[in-house]
Amino acid sequence: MSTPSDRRAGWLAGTAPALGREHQYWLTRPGALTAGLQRLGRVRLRVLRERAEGLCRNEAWMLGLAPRSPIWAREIVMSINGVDSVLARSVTPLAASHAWWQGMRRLRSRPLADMLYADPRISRSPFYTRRLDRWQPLYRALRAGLPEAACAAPALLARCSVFRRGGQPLSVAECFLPGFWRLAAAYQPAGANERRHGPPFPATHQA
Ligand SMILES: C=C(O[C@@H]1C=C(C(=O)O)C=C[C@H]1O)C(=O)O
Repeated sequence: MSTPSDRRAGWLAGTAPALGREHQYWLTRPGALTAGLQRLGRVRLRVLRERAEGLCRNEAWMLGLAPRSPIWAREIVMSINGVDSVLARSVTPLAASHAWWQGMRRLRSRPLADMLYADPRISRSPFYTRRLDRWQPLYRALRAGLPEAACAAPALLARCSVFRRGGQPLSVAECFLPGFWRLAAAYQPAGANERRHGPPFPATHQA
């Protein structure tokens, strides 16, 4: 009998309990991830690829469509102080990219966050997480778009969630690269008296 995780191609609802506090924080941090990264340094966004594709089997569950359905895919990498830190792959049904989600076609190097968090008509699913394997489209985007050194790690942790507007889904999957975890671990909040107690836990946990 298939389990929920099987039905989500191995993505786990929430996070694995064995993960440390810092990993759990970033994998489930609510609000705009871009804003969280900006607390760690100067963020730059590079578009790796934007195009119409056929939906991959391992991400079909995110959109509730059959594999090979026509989609619009956007793949970007965000660096912090010049260190490649997060690679993101966002996909929506091709028709939706000409409708409710048409704005993602015009973003170029502006973050997708700019169109997601100020609109009360947009909802967001809970987070799903996993260690990436080579069967994931996000992994293929990594290998195609980044130098080996930027993604060499025993395990690459990723999260995804699905935004909805007018019933049309937009799935956003993000992989935290090894360079990100080094930056996050070294993060020291401003202010001489603030001793670092793990990740930057802002009072409201908001962006
Ligand atoms: C959704 C956000 O936008 C970020 C930017 C993205 C883009 O520009 O394609 C995609 C996912 C996120 O890493 C966010 O910051 O929360």
